[in-house]
Amino acid sequence: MSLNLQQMLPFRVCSTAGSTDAIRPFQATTRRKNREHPAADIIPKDRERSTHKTMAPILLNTMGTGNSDYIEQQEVHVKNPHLDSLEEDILYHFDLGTKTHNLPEMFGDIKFVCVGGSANRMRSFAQFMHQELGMPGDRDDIRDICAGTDRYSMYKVGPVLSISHGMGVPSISIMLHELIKLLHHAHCRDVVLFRIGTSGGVGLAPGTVVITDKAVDSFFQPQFEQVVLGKVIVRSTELNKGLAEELLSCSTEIPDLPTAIGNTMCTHDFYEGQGRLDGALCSFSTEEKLEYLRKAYEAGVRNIEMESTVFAAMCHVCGLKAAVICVTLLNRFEGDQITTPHEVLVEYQQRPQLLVSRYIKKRLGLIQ
Ligand SMILES: O=P(O)(O)O[C@H]1O[C@H](CO)[C@@H](O)[C@H]1O
Ligand SMILES: O=c1cc[nH]c(=O)[nH]1
Repeated sequence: MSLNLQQMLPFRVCSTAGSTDAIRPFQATTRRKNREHPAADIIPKDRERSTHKTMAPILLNTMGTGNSDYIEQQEVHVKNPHLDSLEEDILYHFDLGTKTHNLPEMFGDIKFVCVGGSANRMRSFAQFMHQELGMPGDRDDIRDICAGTDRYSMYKVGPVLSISHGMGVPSISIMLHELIKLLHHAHCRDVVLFRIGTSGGVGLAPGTVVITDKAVDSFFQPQFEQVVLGKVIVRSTELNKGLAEELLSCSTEIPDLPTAIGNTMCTHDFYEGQGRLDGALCSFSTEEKLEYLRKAYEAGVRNIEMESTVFAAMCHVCGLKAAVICVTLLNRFEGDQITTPHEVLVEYQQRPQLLVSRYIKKRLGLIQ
């Protein structure tokens, strides 16, 4: 018998801003008073490109250095004083706005946001969550909230928002700016974000789910660099360790879900940027590729994808609890081309979804 979430939870599943008590933490957590984040979260870093590897990274933590500095019962912070003076905020790539839409009514009950590259995957995930949460109505009727634009797709299933972000840092970064403003305008509280994606494995069997410990750049540093007004600023890519451990614990309850925690390397390219020998361009040998992957492995890297650092950095600055969960499609020590049959890849892509779904259902008290 399917459960009717509307009857079970102290908030409306479709639109109304929800009670902040709707989410049940796994363990007793210390409730902290809301507090403003320090204003200075970034420090411009002038530097020469050629000195890149030798310069000490400047890491800027708005919320302290430890996992314990993440705050429960927290509103979503934007870090932009100019927003207050806007009469209307148009979320252009979502086709939403503060004057045209009642964002608190539409999104105020959101507690879990899941993002991933492909629009089809994120629709499938929304349909899966519709079934898993026992929502009323037909799962095929879930509509794309961003249908007015073809940049991103967005689906809402009760307290779960599922959004596509395209490929690479610029695409997810634009989406995250608008998503974080959306959550802020909607007065959402206690939101947890997940990136559920695919990746290349480093020394892991294909189909392994990697829960990211640290999101690192191509130099294996846990930082994200952004050029702003001609200067490089560096942000910490710290993720919530407690959340990663909770997810790992959930993974042990799901049969046939090989899972590891490790560092995830985020690159700006799928081919040369990830040391592939099969792009249109390649300037290195097989030995050089393998040497780089070996160094990555020694630095704790277990998978490679293209969005984790900016995702982690933006969530961290804005006080959002976040996790990255990507399945590996191949073992990069064994090759570059993705030769796995389509049906197997589809099943692999569902693995991070299964894990996050289990976490969400536990948090909602739908399962033990
Ligand atoms: O599977 P998703 O989440 O789209 O992400 C991964 O797949 C894309 C490359 O194929 C990159 O965007 C990479 O990060
Ligand atoms: O090798 C891979 C596979 C998926 N996504 C990536 O970014 N790299």
